[in-house]
Amino acid sequence: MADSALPILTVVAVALVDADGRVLLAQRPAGKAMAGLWEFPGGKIHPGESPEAALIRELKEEIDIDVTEACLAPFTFASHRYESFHLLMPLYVCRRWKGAMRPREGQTLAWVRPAKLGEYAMPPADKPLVAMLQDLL
Ligand SMILES: Nc1nc2c([nH]c(=O)n2[C@@H]2O[C@H](COP(=O)(O)OP(=O)(O)OP(=O)(O)O)[C@@H](O)[C@H]2O)c(=O)[nH]1
Ligand SMILES: [Mg+2]
Repeated sequence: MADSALPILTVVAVALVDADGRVLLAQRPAGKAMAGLWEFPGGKIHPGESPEAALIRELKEEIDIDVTEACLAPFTFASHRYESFHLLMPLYVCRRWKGAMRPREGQTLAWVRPAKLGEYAMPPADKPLVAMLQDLL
């Protein structure tokens, strides 16, 4: 079967970077696909939503922070074939947000130095993103 037979799933994600240059990773909770793996916060775009609006909504839903579109800098993207879909995942970088961050979906959060990102098990789609972030930061 040709790769093109797979549906494309667009997921928006963000590397939140704190004042010390550390990156936020969230560990997917038990019960979700790829539970236990560390990922960038984000999620699927709903019909009619812009990528930025989807990310702003997901950040509120998942970690209770408020982000504005102006603070979302497009950085790179992942394109990865999973078994049942092809993931297309724009990755933004964001250094400014408002509100007290807290996990709202049972995730564990970790602030990770770029050099240590490799120590966290991440979905296969994320591997190239880590190298690019390490170059940036
Ligand atoms: N958020 C996020 N999703 C990722 C990353 N890498 C990666 O392969 N994915 C995949 O993207 C897909 C959708 O992400 P998601 O589960 O966060 O979607 P969501 O927040 O809308 O969750 P929901 O479906 O439970 O409502 C999953 O199959 C997930 O494994 C990543 O770094 N961050
Ligand atoms: Mg999500």
